[in-house]
Amino acid sequence: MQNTVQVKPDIIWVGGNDRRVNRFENLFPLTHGMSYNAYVILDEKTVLTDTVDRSISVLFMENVKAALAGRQLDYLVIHHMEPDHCANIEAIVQAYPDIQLIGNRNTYKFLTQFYPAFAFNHFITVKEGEELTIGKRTLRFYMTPNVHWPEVMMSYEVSEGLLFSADAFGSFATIDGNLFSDEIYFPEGIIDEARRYYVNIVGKFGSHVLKALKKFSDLNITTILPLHGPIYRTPEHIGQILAAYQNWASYDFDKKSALILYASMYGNTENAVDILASQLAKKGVREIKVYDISDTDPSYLIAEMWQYSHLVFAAPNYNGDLFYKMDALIREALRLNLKNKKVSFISNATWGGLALKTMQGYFEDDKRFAQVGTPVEIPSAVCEGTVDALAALADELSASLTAD
Ligand SMILES: Cc1cc2nc3c(=O)[nH]c(=O)nc-3n(C[C@H](O)[C@H](O)[C@H](O)COP(=O)(O)O)c2cc1C
Repeated sequence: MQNTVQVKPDIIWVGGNDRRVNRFENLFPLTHGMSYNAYVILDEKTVLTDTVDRSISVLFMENVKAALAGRQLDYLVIHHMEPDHCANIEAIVQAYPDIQLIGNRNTYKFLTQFYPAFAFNHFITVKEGEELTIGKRTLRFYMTPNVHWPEVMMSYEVSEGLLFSADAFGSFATIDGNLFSDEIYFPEGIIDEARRYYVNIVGKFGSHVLKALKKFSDLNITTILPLHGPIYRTPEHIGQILAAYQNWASYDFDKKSALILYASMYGNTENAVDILASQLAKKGVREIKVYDISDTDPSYLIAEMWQYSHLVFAAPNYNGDLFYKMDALIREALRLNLKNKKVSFISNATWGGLALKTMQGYFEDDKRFAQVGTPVEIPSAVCEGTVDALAALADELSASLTAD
């Protein structure tokens, strides 16, 4: 049975939720499912903006039909060709054969690559700034490549200032009845999942996000309609989510404190980081966070890294080199373009190896990172000398936290 939500008198949410999916992109754990948003606009012409993931195809087709209430569908605007949004394009074209598809050159290329057997006869290619008038409403198209795929574009509805923002401003988690950010606890209720979504999926492309934000700075945006998560329609929440994006895309921190990320097989490295955390707390450092990286999915850890000004990496030697989960975590964070951080290191060696050198190697000769303090090397277990070395590191960290 259909389940639609009125966004405006003439705009209807035709999306849905998947609570059975455990991981988004088969990669990122979902603790509260995922929503897929799509919208029908009823004007002199009718428009569908994007489709949804195949997991909710049946509901989606019912929703579109219900929203149209017997009318035909004139246009499908394809903002993003990722399968979680384009999986039902064929079904839509089959159900509404006179429909015209709207996208850019890359949209068309990807469309024919994903669906090689299907003939898309009515495809309109649009460019930056072109408009489509559908009655009293007009959609203006903005090309926003690499936010986060090359074909991504957004539509700005001119008369009321509605931004159909593709994956930008999206979030993990389902829509539980409340479709609008002002109907949930915002930002507390969603911001952590919005950040984890941004950092892991869009985070690499900060410069492209900043370009898109610059384009929108002159627009009067009254509503943001993303492809996942809540719709933003109050000036306060729009301001907050735009500011959050500006911050995340600029690789700025919002917590001036230490995030301590450790790996430990037998508890000795863990013992050292707990001592360091206590020493830092004694020196007045607040909001310190310590994570066992073997126990927490990297998507959460990398989203945390985005937030903190100072990162401490602590890991043992393992078969002559860095404990591989730490190695993988650092590499993935750097691939996502993590930068502008102060970094410190702790390693653990029983007979020796490259763990410390490898960790440091990822950050040295890179102006986007600065090392704080002398690295601490634990000789298997924490000894008096280690406690002193940790105290010296705590001194340098707290000095750096107060100085910068
Ligand atoms: C499979 C395995 C490989 C290890 N390889 C090294 C190594 O290459 N060099 C070294 O100094 N210690 C090595 N160790 C010993 C660890 O350094 C030591 O067990 C660990 O660092 C103690 O810290 P933890 O209690 O935090 O795990 C290895 C330990 C294991 C279990």
